[in-house]
Amino acid sequence: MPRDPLIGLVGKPSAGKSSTLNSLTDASSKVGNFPFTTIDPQRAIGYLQIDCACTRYNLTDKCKPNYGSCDNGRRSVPIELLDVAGLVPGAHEGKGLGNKFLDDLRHADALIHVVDASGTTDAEGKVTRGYDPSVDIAWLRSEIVAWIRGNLMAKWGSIKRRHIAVKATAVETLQNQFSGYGSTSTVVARTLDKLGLKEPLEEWSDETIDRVVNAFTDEKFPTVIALNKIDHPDADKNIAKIAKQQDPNSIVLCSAISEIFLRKMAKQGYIRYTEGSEFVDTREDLIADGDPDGGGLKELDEKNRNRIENLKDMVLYRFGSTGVVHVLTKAAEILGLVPVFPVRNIATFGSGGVGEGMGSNKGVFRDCVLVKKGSTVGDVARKVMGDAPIAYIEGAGGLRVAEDQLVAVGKNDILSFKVGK
Ligand SMILES: Nc1nc2c(ncn2[C@@H]2O[C@H](COP(=O)(O)OP(=O)(O)OP(=O)(O)O)[C@@H](O)[C@H]2O)c(=O)[nH]1
Repeated sequence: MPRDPLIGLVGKPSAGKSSTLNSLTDASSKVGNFPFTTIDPQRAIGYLQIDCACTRYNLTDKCKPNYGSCDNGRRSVPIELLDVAGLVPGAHEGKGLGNKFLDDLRHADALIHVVDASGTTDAEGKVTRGYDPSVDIAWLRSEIVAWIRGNLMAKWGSIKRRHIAVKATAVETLQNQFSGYGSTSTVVARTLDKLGLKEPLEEWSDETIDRVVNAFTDEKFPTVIALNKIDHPDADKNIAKIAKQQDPNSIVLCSAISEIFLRKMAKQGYIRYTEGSEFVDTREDLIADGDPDGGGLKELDEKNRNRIENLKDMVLYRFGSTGVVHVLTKAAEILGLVPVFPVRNIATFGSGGVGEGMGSNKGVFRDCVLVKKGSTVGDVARKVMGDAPIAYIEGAGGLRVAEDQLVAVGKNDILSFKVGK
């Protein structure tokens, strides 16, 4: 059965990993339970914001997610996050908690690399000033590559001999070696396709193996670079430098402590704040807007009022948000996650039986699952229904859809599975 996607957070000590994780997981959208059964201490639940299917049918007021929430069509879907701690340079040689870190990483489908863009912590996370954070991006990647390459090279001689003896394809031989990283034959095949190598595997040079490992790392661990601490005055020049070196599409700017602070102030009734947005209202703002009651918000003291004004100028107005919510959106984007809405009743989008009408107060679009791009209707069926025998599958409009059809946003993404032989 296809697994749920898992996103790993990595970063050197003090880069802001815990703060980012906290701000992603401590969402007010955390409603009810979450659907994951294997929760270990390193795993946390984040909330991915997506456009909900309810908006397409003007059913926003009836939308009632079983997990997460839906606020006027902005749906927060729970997604599992993995805290990969203890990474320092030299991890692949076992430095720090190196081997354990790399071992944990295997389960992740994509990574969020939290980088301290302020340059106020060195490679090991100790306080400093003027450190060049672009170095962190390079060494984190090289740790992963060195770890995979090391494991492969340790057995290369016997891998080659077996490859020749059993007349395997390069995909088969490599998949044998890479399955431990949670790889699939598709991932390995894509890696080799991109490289278009001419030589047979037994003739690969060290340089070719290096290219294979690098390309595999890109395929298996697509990475979002979260440039954190953008509220810090030293961050600007570092961001400019990194933006020139990295694919701009992989970078998100963020300030985890700003997000944590805003959510805390909102929870305590001092401000009105929509998570992930640039809008913050204080009591004074609302009074100025003509609400004599100031939205019922509490009065801010001078220190917090200044802090919020600062945060608006340094973060929200300059960058459009604290960026934290966007970090997760970006990870979902590079993974190509597609939200699919399984419903029991394709006519009403409800979860009840056939008799349940449109006006039912049980709500619509109660479930939403995230699947990887390239998934078929059949993949979703197995994920949602397990081994239950499926008689046929209906899509929006009540038409039958075949199991081999691909799912995409707006296409085959509302499905009803009919059980039976
Ligand atoms: N200025 C600023 N400081 C931040 C931000 N995010 C985190 N910090 C600070 O950076 C320090 C480290 O943050 P953590 O979240 O504990 O970092 P970590 O990467 O989890 O560190 P380890 O637990 O050691 O792995 C703390 O003092 C945070 O307050 C931010 O957005 N801006």
